[in-house]
Parts: sequence; structure tokens; C-alpha cells
Amino acid sequence: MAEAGETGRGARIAALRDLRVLLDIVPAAKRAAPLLVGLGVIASLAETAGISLIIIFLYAALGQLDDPGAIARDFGHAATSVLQTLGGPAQLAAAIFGLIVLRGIIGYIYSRISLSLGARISEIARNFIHGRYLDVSYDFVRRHKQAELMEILGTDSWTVATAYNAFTRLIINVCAIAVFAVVLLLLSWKITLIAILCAGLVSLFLARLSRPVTQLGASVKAEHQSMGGLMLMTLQGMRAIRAYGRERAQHATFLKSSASARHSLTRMERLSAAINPATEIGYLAIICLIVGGAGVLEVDFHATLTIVALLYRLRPHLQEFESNSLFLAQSAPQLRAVRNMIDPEGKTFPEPGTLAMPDDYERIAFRNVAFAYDGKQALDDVSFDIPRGQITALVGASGSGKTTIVNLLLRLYTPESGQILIGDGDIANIRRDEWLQTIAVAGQDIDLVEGTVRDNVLMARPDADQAALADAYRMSGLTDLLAGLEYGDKDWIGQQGLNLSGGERQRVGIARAILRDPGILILDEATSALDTALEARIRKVLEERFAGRTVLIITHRLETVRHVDHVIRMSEGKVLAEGPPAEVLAPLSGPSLAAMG
Ligand SMILES: Nc1ncnc2c1ncn2[C@@H]1O[C@H](COP(=O)(O)OP(=O)(O)OP(=O)(O)O)[C@@H](O)[C@H]1O
Repeated sequence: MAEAGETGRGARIAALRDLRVLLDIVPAAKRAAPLLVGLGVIASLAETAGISLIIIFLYAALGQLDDPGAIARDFGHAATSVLQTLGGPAQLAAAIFGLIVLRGIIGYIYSRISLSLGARISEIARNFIHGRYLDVSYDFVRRHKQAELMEILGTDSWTVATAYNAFTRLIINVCAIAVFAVVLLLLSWKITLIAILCAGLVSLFLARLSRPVTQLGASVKAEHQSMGGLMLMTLQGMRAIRAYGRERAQHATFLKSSASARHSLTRMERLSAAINPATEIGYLAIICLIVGGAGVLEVDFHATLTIVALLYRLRPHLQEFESNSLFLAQSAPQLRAVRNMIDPEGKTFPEPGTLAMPDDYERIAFRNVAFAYDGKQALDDVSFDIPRGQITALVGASGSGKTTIVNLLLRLYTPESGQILIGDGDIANIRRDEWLQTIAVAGQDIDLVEGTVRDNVLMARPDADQAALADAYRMSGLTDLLAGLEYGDKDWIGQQGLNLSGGERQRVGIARAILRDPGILILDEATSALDTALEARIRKVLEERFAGRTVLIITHRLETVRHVDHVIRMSEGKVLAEGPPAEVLAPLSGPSLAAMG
């Protein structure tokens, strides 16, 4: 975001700097900028020439060109020679018409190019940001609020295009003002000098008036973000909100946030709305001043009239200049947010790895692994083995670090110290896609996406055929359930699969892991919501299917642990014991291992 307290000018400069960096990802827009500016300048020249010809036309119609000295000398001579070159008033009228048409055509070409470039810039910016969310470390995404990420992707990415348009228009405005200034200088340098001085004063006044706009732009963005957060909370927490009767309270919070967003937006728009009439009044005052000053400076009436006509035409350019410049100041916080997201600095990216997956390893070995979430220690000097081709159970009280181990195996995070070895090599050095192809997880927090059962299961292997899918459904006990649904596996299961029961969602997660057909299967409390009979049936099927493969089970249920080959018992981020179940579990008793830390 633009720094709090940054002045309007500082914000404009920051916005332009960020825009320049952002346009690195859209080289076409960078290349097209001079073309757009060129077109704008030609349009301005055509406009100025057209106005000058109209003035000549008027003088000629009034018979004033017979005495060029009657109007400003240089302009009078130039006007006479233009009229002589063209041949007469009819040709002059045709030239004026031609210039108006030329300006119209150029304006149309400009709009076509800038519109399609704008659309392209937004598209590339949002694609880039979406890609960034997927390739940056999982930790980075976890640290940011979802509402913030949504706002940057869904709203701020559009601002890049509008800011680009404002920037090119700004250059065009400057060029148009310069062209008008040259013609005005030719008419009377004294009056032009006064006009420039007054315009400078008006501009300073407007800059002062619009100073709070940057802070307001930042608060509008913050309010929008917090409202977005509440919207997400309403949708994602709908069940809890209703279950605890928090509808009114949630709505009241939303109303407050919504009113606050309106308040900031209204203040910003009120200020923006004041800029236009203030600009108009300021420049009209300059025109009045010039009319009054012309008499004092003894500038003749005709020249004054011509100057006033030109100044009047110049006014929209000055006004547009002010509003484009204001827009850049307003959009500084959004451009900064997009730039920060695109900038690789301060972000970490998962190691892609270079080595092939070994096929002669005997175990996955954690060696002195430590890991902390934002300084909170989750694993402390953890060492244990997961033997290849065997069933290992990872047990321990809630919060002892079991899921963190799964997260490290999935390479969602990297250990702060220590190593996870497969054979002699660190898993971080194995090609990430190959490693993930080898491993599959079904968990208690089933990560189902909004869509159908089929969409969710196919995530594991998009090219799987119907037979493989049916096999995965059968093994996870889903066949009967799907037969009962109106559209079978194409039934919409809602957000995070909430149209299904907890046990059904778990079975979809298991089907997905089975379809992957991995060498290493991780079941993180994957059957905790199933009844004992169904759990036993699925376990039997999985044992047959994954016989001879590596299976890591995370569970609290004692009966599940008793039959495994190897047990690792954890407590508060440390390994307490490791070995055969009889040895490790001997000191424990009871059907549940929930409190075994
Ligand atoms: N995303 C996170 N951010 C911050 N702290 C976290 C995060 N995930 C886990 N922790 C903390 O790390 C520690 C280990 O958590 P972990 O989820 O690995 O435990 P667990 O043994 O799997 O627990 P459970 O059996 O309840 O699932 C806990 O103290 C937990 O609060």
C-alpha cells in the first residue's frame, strides 16, 4: 500500500513507479505506450489546427483578415497565408471538416487499442497473480487473509489496466496542453505567461484539495477487504453461524462494515466530485482574468477573443489532466498490493528438486527435524523411521505434531533444521512432481473442492478411465451412495462437500487417494467418522490393495494400531518411543489413544 501520510504527489510518483514495474509482465503494453501517446498527440494537433482554422474562418467571414495587423501580428500573417494556400472559405470549411473527421478517427483507433490493451493487461495481471498463489510457498498463502488474496486477484488486478489508461491519457493531456501553449504564445506571450502562472496556482490549489485522496484510497481498500472477509465468513461459516444463532450478530457486523465502506467511499467520491467543478471554476477565473488583463496589457480585442476561444478548448484537457492525476493517486494502494504480490522478493518457492525418485530405499527417515509455525514450535528434534513396504502408525495426543509431519512429507513446508531422507538423499532434492506422484493422503480435514464427487476424485488422476474410477468408488465404499444420488458421481456436493455427511466426505477422500495408486499412502484419521463395521471393511480392502506398499496411519484408535508393523508415539512435538506395537503400546491401555501423550 502507499505509505500512510504519503502526499498526493508522492502517491502519484509511487503509482507510476509501481505501474512501470507491473508493465514488465505485459511487454505489449509497454511497446504500445509510445504509439498511444503519438496518436493522442496527433489528435491534439488536429484539434488545435481545427480550432485555429475555425478562428481564421470567423475572421475571414467578418472581413478582418484584410488587415492582418488588426489581430495578433504573427497569427494574422499565418492566418492570411493559410487562407491563401487553401484558396478560399469553402476550402477552409472543408479543411476544418477534414480535421474534425481525422480527430474522430484517431480517437476511435486510440480507444480500440487502449481498450484491448486494458483488457489484456487485466487478464495478464490476474493470471499472473493466480499463478503466483499456486507457485509460492504454501506458508506464504497461509499467512495472508483469504479476503486480502481475493481482493488483489478479483479487484486490484483490474486497476492496473485503468491506471495504465490514466497514465497514457496523462501524457496526451500534457502534449495537448503544450501544443495549445505554443499557439497561445504565438498570439501573445504576455497573456500566455499570465495564463501559465494562473494555471500553476490553480493546479497547486487542486493538489492541496486532493491531498487526502490517497489516505482515503487506502481506507477504501482496507474497508473493502474487511467486508470481503466478512462475506467469506458468512458463506464459509454458515453452519456455525446458524447453529449458534449468530445470524443477527453477524449481520450487524456486516452492516457496520458495509456502512464504514460506504462512508470512506463517499468521502473519497465527494472529494473527487469537488475536483471537477473546482477545476472548471479555476480555469474560468483565468479566462475572466485574461479578458480583464488584456485591456491593461493593451492586447487587442481580436487576439484576446482568439486566446479566450483557445483557452476554453484547452479547459477539458486541463480538467482531464487533473482527474487522471487524481486517479493515479487514488489507485496507488491497489497498484502497490498487486506489485507486492507479483514481486518474487520476500517470498519463498517450493524446491522443484532435480533427482529422480529412488527405487531402492528401505525407509523414509526423519533425522533431527525441527519445525515451527510463526515461531511456535511444532516439532522439536524429531527422529524416526517409516519402513518401506510396511504399515506404520503415528500416534500421540492432539497437538503433538502428527499432521505437521504429514505436511512436511507433502512438502507443503520445509523443515527448519534436520532432514527427511529417502535412501541417502533428502526428499527436498527429489523432483517435486515425481515425489508427489508417489505419495497420496486422505485426511480428517478432507480437502474437498466445490464441485462433484467425480471432480474431487479425478483430482488425483485426471486421465483415469471409468473402470479405475468405479474401482476406487467400490474400495472406498462409495458405490451404493453414488447409486442413490440423482446424478451419481456427477452430483453437486456443495462447498467443501458439505452436501455429504462427514463419513461420506471421508470416503470421497479415500477414493481420491486410491485412484492415485501411490507407493506411499497416508491416512490421517481418514476413517474417524466411519462406523466400526465400515471402517473395518475399508481397512481390509486397503490392506489387500496396498500390501507391500508403505502406509502411514495416523489414528487415536487402539484397535487400529495393534495390528500395524511399526508404531511411532509422539508428545508435544517430540518422539517418545518407536518400535513394534507390543513394545511401544505396552505402557498404555484403553480403547482410545487420545490421551496417550
Ligand atoms: N497452521 C498453523 N499455524 C500455527 N500453528 C499451527 C498450525 N498448524 C498446527 N499448529 C500448531 O502446531 C502444533 C502441532 O499441530 P499438529 O496439527 O501437527 O498436531 P496433531 O498432532 O496433528 O493434532 P491433532 O491430533 O489434533 O490433529 C500444535 O500446537 C498446533 O497448534
